Amino acid sequence: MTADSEPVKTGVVLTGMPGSGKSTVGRLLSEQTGLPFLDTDALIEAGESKRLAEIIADHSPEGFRAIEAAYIQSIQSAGSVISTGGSVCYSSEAMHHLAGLGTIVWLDVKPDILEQRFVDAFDRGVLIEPGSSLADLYDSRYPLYEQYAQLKIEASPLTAEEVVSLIRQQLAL
Ligand SMILES: Nc1ncnc2c1ncn2[C@@H]1O[C@H](COP(=O)(O)OP(=O)(O)O)[C@@H](O)[C@H]1O
Ligand SMILES: O=C(O)C1=C[C@@H](OP(=O)(O)O)[C@@H](O)[C@H](O)C1
Ligand SMILES: [Mg+2]
Repeated sequence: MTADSEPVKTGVVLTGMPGSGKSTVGRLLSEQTGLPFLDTDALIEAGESKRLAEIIADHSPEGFRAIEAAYIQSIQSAGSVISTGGSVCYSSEAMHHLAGLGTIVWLDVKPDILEQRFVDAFDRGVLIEPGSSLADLYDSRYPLYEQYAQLKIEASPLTAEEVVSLIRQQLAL
């Protein structure tokens, strides 16, 4: 950093649909770069001493969104790899906070691939309306992920290792 330039942002914030690989890619990226790793789902589960599905059942989807946004806004670790939960895109405050902690990288994975990675989205605690498909959820969230992304990775055909390599190449990490 020089006196007349912005500080270099080394943090990476992974966003995208549930099953897009944020936790897997984040862990690998952290191992390869040495940047600390934080998974916001794990942060919430540890803070609430409950599994995500239980928190959602106890508080309703809207309640979970508010809890998630509050935990995310409490994070102060700039310069880390942060894997977010897929529903963080609903909170503009949380997304703006994350943008201050690192480059927001959107792992875009198409619904047909996501479906192959899920046994049951409801079991995983994904905030999806009963009767809706992952494709519906993808369409409704697409503009939100797009709005906040500073880098979009077309991750559908890629292995987790290939996604990590692309991110490292694009961000010079
Ligand atoms: N690029 C990939 N290709 C194939 N499977 C993947 C890839 N990335 C993640 N997975 C698998 O998909 C599932 C969901 O990955 P996960 O990292 O938990 O996603 P997210 O944190 O975005 O919900 C896991 O079983 C993981 O092993
Ligand atoms: O997209 C969602 O509605 C959710 C995704 C989950 O995280 P992953 O994206 O890591 O699966 C978790 O935050 C919560 O169960 C809600
Ligand atoms: Mg995850």
